[in-house]
Amino acid sequence: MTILIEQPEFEIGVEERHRVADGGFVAPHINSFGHTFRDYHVESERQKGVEEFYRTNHINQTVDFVSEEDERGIWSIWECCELVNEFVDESDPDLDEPQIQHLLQTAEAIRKDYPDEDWLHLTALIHDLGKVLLHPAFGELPQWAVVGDTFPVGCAFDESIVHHKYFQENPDNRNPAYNTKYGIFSQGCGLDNVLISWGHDDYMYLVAKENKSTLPSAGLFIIRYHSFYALHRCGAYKHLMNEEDTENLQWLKIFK
Ligand SMILES: O[C@H]1[C@H](O)[C@@H](O)[C@H](O)[C@@H](O)[C@H]1O
Ligand SMILES: [Fe+2]
Ligand SMILES: [Fe+2]
Repeated sequence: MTILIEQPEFEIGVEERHRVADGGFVAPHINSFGHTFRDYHVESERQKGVEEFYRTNHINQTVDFVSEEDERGIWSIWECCELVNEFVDESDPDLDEPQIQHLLQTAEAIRKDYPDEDWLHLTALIHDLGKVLLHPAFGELPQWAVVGDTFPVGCAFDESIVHHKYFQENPDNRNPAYNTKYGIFSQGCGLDNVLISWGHDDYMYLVAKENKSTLPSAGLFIIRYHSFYALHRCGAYKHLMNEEDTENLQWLKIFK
């Protein structure tokens, strides 16, 4: 979810104008670089970096890599907000600002739209905190292993995934056990049983789960799959979902 603060120079509709006057946030139609959101093909210096990001991301996210263990420590939520603030997300074509603004704005925007769903406000605040993996205190993982859109590994890479062509160099793409529609999974097996490319989503989900978070299943689902655009934006991989996934997907669509 990408939400920026009020930007008066943008043209806004009546409803949005009302919300701004009300002291709320408004989501502009163009990003900080003057382009429409999530446009991965516009020519710009920023795009070159984003494309290079996805080249390394798509080559290195393999079943072996995703199955590696990680280490843990104890940090407060706010300390983590401050840690992620040090980084610029190389995969994001829309934002080149530190993360803390993004977290607070996302939480505030969703609070305005869903004032009674307090779990959703918290979910929004922490949804990207897994980006702490970029920090030396959390292993200093490279950007390709932390950010960017996520996708299943262990079955065919769907064409709707951004910069899909770079999967040609991913060794799993040539592995007959991994390159079919179902690969190592089965019809309706549930996303919980699907290996997803490693990154900030799955990490933050694991931290919440292992610490016995009381967030509802939909909150955990949002954290875990918010970067899975092929699913929630393009409808790919639905054949792997079970009933609970279908219910939770409705909340994820609201969030995005
Ligand atoms: O570039 C962005 C960024 O890394 C976000 O945090 C992630 O959730 C999005 O899926 C991705 O497109
Ligand atoms: Fe985000
Ligand atoms: Fe994210």
